[in-house]
Amino acid sequence: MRQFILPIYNCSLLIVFRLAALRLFLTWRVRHPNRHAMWLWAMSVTCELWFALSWILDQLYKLCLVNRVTDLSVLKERFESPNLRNPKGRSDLPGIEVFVSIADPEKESPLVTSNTILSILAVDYPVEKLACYLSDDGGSLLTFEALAETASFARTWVPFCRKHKIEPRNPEAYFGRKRDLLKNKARLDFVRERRRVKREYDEFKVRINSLPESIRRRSDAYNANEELRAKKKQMEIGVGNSVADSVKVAKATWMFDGSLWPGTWTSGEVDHSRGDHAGIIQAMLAPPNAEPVFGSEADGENLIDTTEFDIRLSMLVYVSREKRSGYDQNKKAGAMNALVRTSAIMSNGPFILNLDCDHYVYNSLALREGMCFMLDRGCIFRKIALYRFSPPRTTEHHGWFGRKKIKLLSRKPKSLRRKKKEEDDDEISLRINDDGNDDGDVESLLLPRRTKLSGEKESGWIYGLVTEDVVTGYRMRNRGWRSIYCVTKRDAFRGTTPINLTDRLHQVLRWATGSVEISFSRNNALFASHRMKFLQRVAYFNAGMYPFTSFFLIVYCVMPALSLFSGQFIVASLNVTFLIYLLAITLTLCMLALLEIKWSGITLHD
Ligand SMILES: O=c1ccn([C@@H]2O[C@H](COP(=O)(O)OP(=O)(O)O[C@H]3O[C@H](CO)[C@@H](O)[C@H](O)[C@H]3O)[C@@H](O)[C@H]2O)c(=O)[nH]1
Ligand SMILES: [Mn+2]
Repeated sequence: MRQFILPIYNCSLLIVFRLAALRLFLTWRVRHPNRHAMWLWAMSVTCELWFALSWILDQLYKLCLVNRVTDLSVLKERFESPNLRNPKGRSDLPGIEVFVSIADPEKESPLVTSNTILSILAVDYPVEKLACYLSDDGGSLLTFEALAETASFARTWVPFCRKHKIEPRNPEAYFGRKRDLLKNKARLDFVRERRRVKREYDEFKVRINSLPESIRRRSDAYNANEELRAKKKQMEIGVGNSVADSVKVAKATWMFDGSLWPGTWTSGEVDHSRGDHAGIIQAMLAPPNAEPVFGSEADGENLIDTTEFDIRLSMLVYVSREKRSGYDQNKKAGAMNALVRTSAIMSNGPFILNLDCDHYVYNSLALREGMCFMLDRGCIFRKIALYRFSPPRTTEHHGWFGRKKIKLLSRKPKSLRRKKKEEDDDEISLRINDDGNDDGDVESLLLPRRTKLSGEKESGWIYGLVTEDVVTGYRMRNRGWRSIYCVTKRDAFRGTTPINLTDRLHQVLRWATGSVEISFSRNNALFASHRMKFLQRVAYFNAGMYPFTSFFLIVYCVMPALSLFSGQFIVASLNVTFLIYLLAITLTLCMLALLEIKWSGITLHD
C-alpha cells in the first residue's frame, strides 16, 4: 500500500490566500463600524464572522489529504496462493457479512432491492466467505417473495457475471448502459449468452412487478375459501339459523404454499400489523460447499455454459425482526442490531458491510479493495475487536494535535501480552464512502463485528439519534478505532437518492436534525476523547454545527430588505478597500469551487 499526498497544491495555495483575504476583510469590517446604523453593522459582522468560521472548519481537513492505493495482486499472493500451510491455495480471506435494509416496499421498490442483492451475490469474493442478509422492517410478503425470485434468478446471473467479467453486476444498471457492450469481451459465446440472460432478466422483472397483484389475488381466493368453510361450519352447527351472513373471517395474507404469512397483512390484523408481528428468518440460499462446484453445458434449464465456472452462490438470508407494539423499534439501528445477532449464529464472519436497499455494488472488486486495508501488514487480527470494545494499542496519543505519545504496555491483561506484536494493528475499521451519481447519500460501512456477547452496554448501532450512522461511526473513532477512506478507481458503490423536492427536503431536514441532536448530546466533538485526532474533531464538530449556519444565512438574506426600508447600509460608505477585499474573497471562493469540481473528477456531462 503506497501513500502519497494528492497534488492539490493549487487548492491549498488558494485556501491560504483566501484565508489572508478573509482576515483582512474581517479586520476592516470590525474596525470600520457604521455609526449611523450600529445594529445593522453588528448583525452583519456577526453573520460574516460565523460564515468565516464555518468556511474555515470546512477547509481545514482539506489541507491534509492522503490518497491511498491498493494492490490486489499482493492480497491474492498473500491470502490465496498455495503455500506450505495451505497446499490447495484455498482462500484465506476473512468472512464478510453484507447487511441490506428495507423498510417499506411501497417506497423502496422490490426491484431495486433485488438488483442490490444480485450485485452483492455477484461480487468477486470467495463464495463461501460471503453471506448476505436482508432485513425487512416492513415484514412484508412482497419483499419475501421478491427475494425468493431473486435467489432463483441469481443462479443464472451470477455465473454469467463471473464468466464474462461484466461490470456493473447490477442487472438493471448493466442492461441500461449505452456504452459499447463488446468492449474488452473476448469470448465468442458472449453475445448469445447475453441475449439469453437479458431475456431472462426481462421475464424476472415482469414476475417481480406482478408480485403485488398475484399475492393479492391468491390471498383473496384463500380468504373466500376460508369464509365459505366457516359459513358451512356455522350452518351445520346452527341448523335453520340464518346468521350465516355475519360470519367474519380475518383478511389474511397467504404464502405461495397455502400457509399463513407470519408477517404483516394488508388488513393489519392484531399480530400481523407493521409494528406487531412475529420474527421471521428464512435462508433463501443455503451456505455453499467449501470446494468449487462446476456447472454443466447449456441446455433447456441452463441458459449459459458453465462447465469451467464455479456455480456456487453465497448464503442469502431473509430476516424480519419480531416487533411488538409498545416497544421502540429504533428504526434502522434496531434492524441492524437484529442482523448482528442473527448473523452471529448463522455465519459469524468478522466483518460487516452495510448497504441500504437502494445502494448497490458498482465495482465487483470493492470488497477485496477494502480487505487490503483491513489485512495490511500481514496481520489478520480481529478476535480482539470481537470481544473487547476499544482497539488494541501500544501507544496513546495525547495533546491537542495528538503529538505526545505514551507507551501503554502494562495495561493489558496477561493473556494478551504475548500477542503484543500483532496488536500493533489498529486499522480495523474502514469506512467506504463513495459518491456515485448522487451527492453523498451513499454511505457504506465496512466495520468489524461488534458483539453483544461481550456484555458491554451500547454495543452495535447506537440508538436514540436520527442519524445513527454518524453517531455509530463517531463512537467507534472516539474509542480509538482508525478508519480509512477508501477511494477505488471505479466507484465502489452507487445508489439513488430521492430527487423530488419534498422527499429530498425531508431527507436533508432529517440529516440536519440528526446533526443538531449530536451537537447537543455528549457526542459533540468538543467532548471527544483524546484518541480522536485533531482534524477528526474539527470535521465532526463541523458536521454537528453546519445546520446552525442556516439561521445566519436567513438573517443575512433579509438584510438587503432591511437596508432598503431603513435607508442604511452595512458599511458607512462604499470604500475602495472594502470593495477590493470583497472582490478577493468572492473570486477566490468561485475559483476554489471550480478547482474542487475539477479535482473530484466530475465532468460537465455528469
Ligand atoms: O424503520 C426503519 C427505517 C429505515 N430502515 C432502512 O434504513 C435505510 C435508510 O433509511 P432512509 O429513510 O432511506 O434514509 P436515507 O436518508 O436515504 O439514508 C441515509 O441516512 C441514514 C441516516 O439518517 C442512514 O441510516 C443511511 O445509511 C443513509 O444512507 C433504508 O435502507 C431503510 O430501508 C429500516 O431498516 N427500518
Ligand atoms: Mn434511502
